[in-house]
Amino acid sequence: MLSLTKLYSGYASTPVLRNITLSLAAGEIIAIVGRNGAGKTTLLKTIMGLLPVQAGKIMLDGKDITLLPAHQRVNCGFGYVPQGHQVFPTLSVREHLLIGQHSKVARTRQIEWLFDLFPMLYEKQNDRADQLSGGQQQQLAIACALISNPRILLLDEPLNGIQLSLLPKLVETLKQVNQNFCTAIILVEQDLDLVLALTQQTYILVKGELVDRFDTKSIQLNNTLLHKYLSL
Ligand SMILES: Nc1ncnc2c1ncn2[C@@H]1O[C@H](COP(=O)(O)OP(=O)(O)OP(=O)(O)O)[C@@H](O)[C@H]1O
Repeated sequence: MLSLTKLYSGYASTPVLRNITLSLAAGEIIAIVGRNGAGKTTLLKTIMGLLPVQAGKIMLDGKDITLLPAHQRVNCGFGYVPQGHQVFPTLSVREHLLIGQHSKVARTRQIEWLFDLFPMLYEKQNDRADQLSGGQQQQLAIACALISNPRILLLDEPLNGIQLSLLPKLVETLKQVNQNFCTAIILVEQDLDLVLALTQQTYILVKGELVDRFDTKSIQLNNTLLHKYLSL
């Protein structure tokens, strides 16, 4: 479904990603792991069209989308949850979801569907986002990405700054979305518990290059690997 071929990307003065080749099938869930500064966020931003590709290709369903701007990628089925549970502080929960629902994206979901998936958002639908806890804001950010009914969900460290007790709920919700709608997920995460609970394949990013790929189940027992690439 999605393939990156020999991709180079980065910032004006800082090349970051080098020679990235990766493919993702419909409904597949993969993790990208690596130390701080390895380029994980840069990779998600490049896939989302928020950073220009310097060389290489991004294909979706056989169509070249390398130059497609970010807002059109949403229409193609990408949903993006950036790092740091980014929400609009003064808007209510319901207003967040209404903005997504009234966007020009063709495949928007009903807000009630999201309330079923995240009952907390139903209870707090009239609260302002800045009245929510970090974990609740993160659930709102994920719900906002899901409202466009994405085929590929890009998640940047969703556990960062939230209580670990939320992990089982987050895993259950994401698995439900994956199984019911065949939504593929690319997860960038430093927390190995989430990687192990959710993903099938794990790619290792080192200094902007993908150096290896493993069945996620196999990495738990591989102390050498964890120590070498993840400082664990
Ligand atoms: N806006 C920017 N301008 C220039 N360089 C940047 C910018 N943002 C990030 N970088 C650099 O790009 C490199 C990769 O950063 P990136 O945020 O993609 O890494 P990461 O693996 O996501 O790290 P972390 O786990 O800390 O979030 C780093 O060297 C970083 O300093």
